[in-house]
Amino acid sequence: MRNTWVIGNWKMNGDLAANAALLKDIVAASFSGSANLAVCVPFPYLAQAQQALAGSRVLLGAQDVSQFEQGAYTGEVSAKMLKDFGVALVLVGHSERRSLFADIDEVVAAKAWAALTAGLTPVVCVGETLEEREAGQAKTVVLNQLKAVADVVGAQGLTKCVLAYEPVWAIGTGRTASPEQAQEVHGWLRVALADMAVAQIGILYGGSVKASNAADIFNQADVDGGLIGGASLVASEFLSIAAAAS
Ligand SMILES: O=C[C@H](O)COP(=O)(O)O
Repeated sequence: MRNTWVIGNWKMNGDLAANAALLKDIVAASFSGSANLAVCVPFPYLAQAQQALAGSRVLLGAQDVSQFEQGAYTGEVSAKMLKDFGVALVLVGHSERRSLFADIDEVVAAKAWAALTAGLTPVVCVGETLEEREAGQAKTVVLNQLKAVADVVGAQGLTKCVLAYEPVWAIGTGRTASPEQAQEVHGWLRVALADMAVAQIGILYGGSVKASNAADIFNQADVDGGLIGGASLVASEFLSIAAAAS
């Protein structure tokens, strides 16, 4: 039986007051569904979120991690530092990191390795651009992105990861992959994982998931929940999506 997850990715949004209200509402709901919940907050708010989530079942996540352990890497945040703030999981290879900050496959793999080494769960994000999809390359792209991480962390490492499929063309655009499109890609990923004898890891879908479309997407055989951007900034939306995954 695979775990299901609903992970909020706040991206570069929020401030102390807004975060306090959002976290309070999420915790106060005492979510009782079966899905595992987490929120990935900006680095400066890790301490705030750690405190607000203490004693709740909502896990704390970060949105990125350095590939390096420590040293002269100005601006970087190590996996060990994240551990110090009670972080349980961290996104690696989000498409915005890949496209805007040059996180190439090798860097994503190194970040996944750094996270695993520190005892964090990497949420490894993969996904194709619209151009790649229209060129019939979606399968090759996502499988290559997965392979780049597998080559570094191995099957053993992958069993400790969560995977997230996020078609770049569906992120923040309001344009969601159809449940069938999501399932098709999740199916490719599931087969590739099975070929590596990695059976039980969750594969989440991300890209314009809302309370109104979550159930249809999560009902697909190989979709194990979602990585939620915009809708995770509204407690009621986030909680409804969590309920749809449970
Ligand atoms: O990490 C989340 C994804 O980028 C999806 O974002 P979105 O739900 O705002 O489209």
